[in-house]
Amino acid sequence: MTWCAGCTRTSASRNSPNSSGSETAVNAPVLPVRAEAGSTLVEPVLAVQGLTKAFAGTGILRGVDFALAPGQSTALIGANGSGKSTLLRCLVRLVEPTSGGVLMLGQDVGALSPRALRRFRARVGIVWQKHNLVPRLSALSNVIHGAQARMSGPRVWTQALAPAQVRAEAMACLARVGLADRALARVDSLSGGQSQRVAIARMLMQRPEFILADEPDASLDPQTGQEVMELLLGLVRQDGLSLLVISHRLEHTLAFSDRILGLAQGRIALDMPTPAASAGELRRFFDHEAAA
Ligand SMILES: Nc1ncnc2c1ncn2[C@@H]1O[C@H](COP(=O)(O)OP(=O)(O)OP(=O)(O)O)[C@@H](O)[C@H]1O
Repeated sequence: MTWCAGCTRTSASRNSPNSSGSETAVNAPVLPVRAEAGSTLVEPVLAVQGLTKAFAGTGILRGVDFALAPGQSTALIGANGSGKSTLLRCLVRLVEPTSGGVLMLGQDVGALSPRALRRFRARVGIVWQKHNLVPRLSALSNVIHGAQARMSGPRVWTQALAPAQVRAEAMACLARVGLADRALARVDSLSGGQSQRVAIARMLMQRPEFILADEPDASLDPQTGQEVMELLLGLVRQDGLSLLVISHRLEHTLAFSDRILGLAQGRIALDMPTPAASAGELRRFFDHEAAA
């Protein structure tokens, strides 16, 4: 994908599906992409164009187009099975798209070599519903592991073996999520909310420039889920990062985003600034799509 004049338009250089749905190398039309911060068009931090993904011939994503302005929190909503997680994974090629283009942080993600892709992924912090921490290691050791994403070569640091500077940075990340006093606690002794905070601290160790979050509040009780979302958005705001977050909780979608994208039938079917959205409207979107 290449940028066009003014950085408000993109043209796809990767394969795009033709009208019969098969993939051929074509020059896709130059589409305007919306990346608005307030009323100003800016260079998107993420631009997705004509993204498709099929599993065993079944189309899940059927031409997803959107662009995000930097420094914003965007919620991605949709019915169960609508393809939200698949879309998130396609953005960093944890799932390979079938066709279409992704431009993120100035990189044409589809064109990256395996090595360049690894380096690129280090710039993108991902928070999952399941935190995937090493349970028998301390919170500090788990956070230290986050530094490995941005360093080359194999490293199996623990809190005892990591260089002092890395340990200090990990402690600072734990302090930012409010867990400095639990640094030496084994992760399997922590609550679900504390574990998610450790996972966020580990992600901060990557020094991410963009954050993807796939239902970070889903396994937590309502109060803890809210606290985790508050924490995540606070960090994003403090660091001026961009966030794309999936949440099934409508109250979180409304409270913790600047913009809402709704996925339905494999496309973006809803796109509105959060202040213009209401719980009733979002509920109707969910109900309609769940019934479709
Ligand atoms: N690796 C895979 N192989 C085959 N089918 C898959 C694969 N991953 C996802 N799917 C299917 O793709 C569809 C979309 O799944 P996805 O997890 O992206 O949806 P979702 O909107 O995130 O759902 P939920 O809200 O329930 O988490 C589902 O029908 C799912 O079964």
